[in-house]
Amino acid sequence: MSTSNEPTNNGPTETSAAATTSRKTRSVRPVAIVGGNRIPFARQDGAYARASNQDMFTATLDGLVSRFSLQGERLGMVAGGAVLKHSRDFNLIRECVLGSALSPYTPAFDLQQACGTGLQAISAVADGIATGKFEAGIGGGVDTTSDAPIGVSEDMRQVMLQVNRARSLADRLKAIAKLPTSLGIEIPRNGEPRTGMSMGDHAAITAKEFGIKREDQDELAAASHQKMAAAYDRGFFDDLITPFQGLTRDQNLRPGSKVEKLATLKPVFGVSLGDATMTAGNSTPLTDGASAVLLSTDEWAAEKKLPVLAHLVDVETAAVDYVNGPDGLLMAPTYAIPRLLERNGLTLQDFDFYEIHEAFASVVLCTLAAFESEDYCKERLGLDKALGSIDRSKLNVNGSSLAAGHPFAATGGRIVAQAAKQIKENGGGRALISICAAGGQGVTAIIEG
Ligand SMILES: CC(=O)CC(=O)SCCNC(=O)CCNC(=O)[C@H](O)C(C)(C)COP(=O)(O)OP(=O)(O)OC[C@H]1O[C@@H](n2cnc3c(N)ncnc32)[C@H](O)[C@@H]1OP(=O)(O)O
Repeated sequence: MSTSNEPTNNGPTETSAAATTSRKTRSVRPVAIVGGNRIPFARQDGAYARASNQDMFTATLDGLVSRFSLQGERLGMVAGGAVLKHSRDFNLIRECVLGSALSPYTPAFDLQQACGTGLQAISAVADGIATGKFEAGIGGGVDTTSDAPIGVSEDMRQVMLQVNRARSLADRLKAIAKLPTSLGIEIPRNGEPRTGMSMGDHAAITAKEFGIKREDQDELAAASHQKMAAAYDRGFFDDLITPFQGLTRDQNLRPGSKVEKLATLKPVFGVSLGDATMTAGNSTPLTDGASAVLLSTDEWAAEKKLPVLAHLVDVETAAVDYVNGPDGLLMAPTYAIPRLLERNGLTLQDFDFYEIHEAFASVVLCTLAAFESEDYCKERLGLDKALGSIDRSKLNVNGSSLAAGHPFAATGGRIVAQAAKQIKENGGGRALISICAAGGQGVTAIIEG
């Protein structure tokens, strides 16, 4: 199908100020957040038990395309990724673009940074826009824990490769004879490759270090469900979500979530440490879902008569030494945020909204405790005093991952879209985004309207 946006050949068709400006004089341009889209998130083996990453991200892209009338549009870039990906998915995001209503001339690439994937992908697209490489693009992510890739033991894999490469029947039979008796099935584990420990067990150690109480975690979890349910009820998600496979709301959401019920759940992480506090209720569930955010220059949005919810101001990624050093696996955002604040001449208190990814309730509380701790800020972060406390009424105001669920790579897009919409609804303001990730990394950002 040919559309007016489609180039007549493979050459460039975009015209912009940047195209006529030399690389030397090109300056950084503001990056507008036009809007976001996601499918409702589903619990593992729930509504999307039979959906693939490709199904979910393609549907998410198409939701964005139809919301902003981008049918046949050639965008500068689509970036995204999945934490759990089949080898057959190859360049998953490009395949999704090809399956979507966007122009097939839209380039795309995959990246992987655990739970930081979505925000890092948005940052990559924003960099391209800011530096004048292109005018508009999409960043996001997708994950399915239901359709997880399954491997086989290394012995089995080697023999299967030999069988596949055999040039004659005799060679093939020789290779088949070496097949191990057991398949040696390897199912992806929710664990850190270097320590063998689950992320929950890592988080439990940090929670103990900071003395985070069970009651506070349960309170944060209940509030997340209640705030998100209220946001759904007042229509906040109407232009952020496209229904998919019969689901119109997040399957994990429990509008009536109560602290009293959460208090009855038994601990599942950090049990060997004693006084364990982390349960299924104050930890994110295994989840399936996808999200995407449309970014552009202000001029591109204006030309297409599209809204601008907010602007992506800056992104900072940090890593910590959780293997041999003193740091908690999920505490890298505490290192990234002071750098982000300093670069932008801001203090921790200069924000109207704080979006701290609720991987576990304890991670949010540890992050806030670290900011309030003079020792932590001086000794770990090299600051001269504590960053201080925040106004908790500005934290995760429309609910976060404990309520929505956490399809790893899709969380960044959900948070950016939610924060941008909050700013728009507020008539302006500034939000700080913090996403912890496996591998001891963290991706943080400032958005402003
Ligand atoms: C990945 C990165 O890079 C960085 C990060 O984000 S790290 C975070 C990644 N996330 C994780 O590691 C968490 C992964 N989660 C899990 O492994 C599992 O969901 C889990 C071990 C936490 C729980 O698994 P589970 O036991 O199967 O949970 P589930 O059966 O749903 O719940 C257990 C009970 O709690 C109850 N429950 C759960 N949430 C509740 C709530 N909000 N209110 C009331 N009850 C609740 C359930 O109803 C269930 O009760 P019953 O046993 O009576 O049915």
